[in-house]
Amino acid sequence: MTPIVPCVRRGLVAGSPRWEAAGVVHLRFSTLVQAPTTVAFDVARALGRPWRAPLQEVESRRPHRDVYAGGPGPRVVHTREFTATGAGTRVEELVDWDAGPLDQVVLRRRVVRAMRAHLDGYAAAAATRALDVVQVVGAAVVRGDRVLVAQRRGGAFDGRWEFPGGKVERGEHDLDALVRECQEELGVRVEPGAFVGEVVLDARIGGGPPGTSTMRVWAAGLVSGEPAAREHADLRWVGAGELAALDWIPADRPLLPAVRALLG
Ligand SMILES: Nc1nc2c([nH]c(=O)n2[C@H]2C[C@H](O)[C@@H](COP(=O)(O)OP(=O)(O)OP(=O)(O)O)O2)c(=O)[nH]1
Repeated sequence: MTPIVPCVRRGLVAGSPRWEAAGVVHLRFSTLVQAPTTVAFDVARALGRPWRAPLQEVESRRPHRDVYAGGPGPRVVHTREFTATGAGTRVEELVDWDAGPLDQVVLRRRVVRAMRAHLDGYAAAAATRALDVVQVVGAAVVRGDRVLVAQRRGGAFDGRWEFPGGKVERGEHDLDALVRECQEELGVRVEPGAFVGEVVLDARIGGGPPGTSTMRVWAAGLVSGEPAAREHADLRWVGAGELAALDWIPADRPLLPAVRALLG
């Protein structure tokens, strides 16, 4: 589990006529969840609320935005943002309320305590759930202004283009899997570089339901060897302008702008 870093910033709404009288408290919590975005999102959606009475939920658009209120007290707005990173899903949680000085002090202490417990439980639940999800990794192997693409042979995506890669084995690190798959499929040694992105896979991977697994893609450079189609029907080095015209596995298409950016 990764550390949770509460960053407390008290601000006032610029331009508000109540600028002097009332403050807006923003609490920002950032945590890195060791789980694909699908799992981080689902676990957040299913979570209970972080606060006990008297704060009651008055609006729920979980996992993105929930609003709480307690009697005549302030409304507390809790929002979440999910970002895929090479190390997991970064979840930014913001808790805001507009209140007088007493509420700022008393509520802030309560909210920070509740959020810490809530996020500890959240990160642990997501990491545990992630163990049941088969992760796929892909390599955008770049040479000059071209990227290597591979045409699948056999199976549900026969003839479609993809990034070389495959399933991460249990207990294996994503980047080790990436290097192993490139060796097995292409007969080359690659050095992983920048994280390119993560997409939800349409397919049923490793027996799980469709839409649970994700593929994480990294840029990679060739260290040794010349790629050979050991398992694919064909390989091609393509430039930025040729990417969109290929008949891709549909799930891969959202990654194409980021891959194009790698090619300058
Ligand atoms: N390698 C790769 N797989 C992709 C891409 N897009 C996509 O939806 N997939 C799906 C297709 C497969 O259902 C799954 C990857 O499985 P795979 O069969 O390539 O994995 P693997 O090499 O470990 O093969 P195996 O040992 O299970 O036979 O991910 C992609 O760009 N590259």
